[in-house]
Amino acid sequence: MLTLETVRYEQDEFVLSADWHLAPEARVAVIGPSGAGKSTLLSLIGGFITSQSGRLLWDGQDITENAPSARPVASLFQEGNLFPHLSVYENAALGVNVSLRLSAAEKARVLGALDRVGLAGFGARKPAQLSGGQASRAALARALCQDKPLLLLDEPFAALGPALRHEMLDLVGEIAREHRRAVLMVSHEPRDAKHFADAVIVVADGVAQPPQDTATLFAKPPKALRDYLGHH
Ligand SMILES: Nc1ncnc2c1ncn2[C@@H]1O[C@H](COP(=O)(O)OP(=O)(O)OP(=O)(O)O)[C@@H](O)[C@H]1O
Repeated sequence: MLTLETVRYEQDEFVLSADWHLAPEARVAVIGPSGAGKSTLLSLIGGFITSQSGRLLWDGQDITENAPSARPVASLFQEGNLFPHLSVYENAALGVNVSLRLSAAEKARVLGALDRVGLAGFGARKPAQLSGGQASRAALARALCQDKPLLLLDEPFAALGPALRHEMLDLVGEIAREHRRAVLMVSHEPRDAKHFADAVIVVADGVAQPPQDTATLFAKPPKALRDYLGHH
């Protein structure tokens, strides 16, 4: 379980604070106005930036100073970050071992992940030979190969149309359930948040609020959320 304990991050005028924990295996959407700090929150958890004060804990263990690779976290960004010169198989295999020297069991894990995301038989292709949806699936396969209990998604499917995006969110949800992983997903689409998440973190006015039950929150939105929804 992830805990953010009186975390406060500042850069120039920008402030973001957070003080809450995620339930195990939670599926949480992160929503809020542009520039409010949604990506910053994920970067803090992923270890790409460090807060000035507070602590991050995983199952009670302090991970505040851990490098990204030493955190229980796999990240998936909008661009998917596929390497164009590597095959789909190699891109996914990077999630297991960046040296790409894999044991037989690890190779089987990569093929299993490609199969699970619907890319069996696509391993030899280069990213340029994939559709947008297939590229998203390849990036998801890599995140799956990382075998970490918390998956951070920063609008990974924003470039896809609504139908494909829903399909990918459903796939992420199914995979998260099968592998008992928690998911934290930044979304600009309140509909996606409702579709996907059992809890929502509203980021606004310098605060990442504690996760709140999705249905309850949308039934009676607080002001920060009403303001945000007013623009959608
Ligand atoms: N690399 C950076 N260097 C300096 N400031 C940054 C950088 N990235 C973001 N910021 C600033 O940090 C603040 C939070 O940005 P962040 O990207 O976390 O917001 P966001 O809620 O994810 O926004 P959006 O919905 O537009 O993606 C903003 O004021 C932004 O201008």
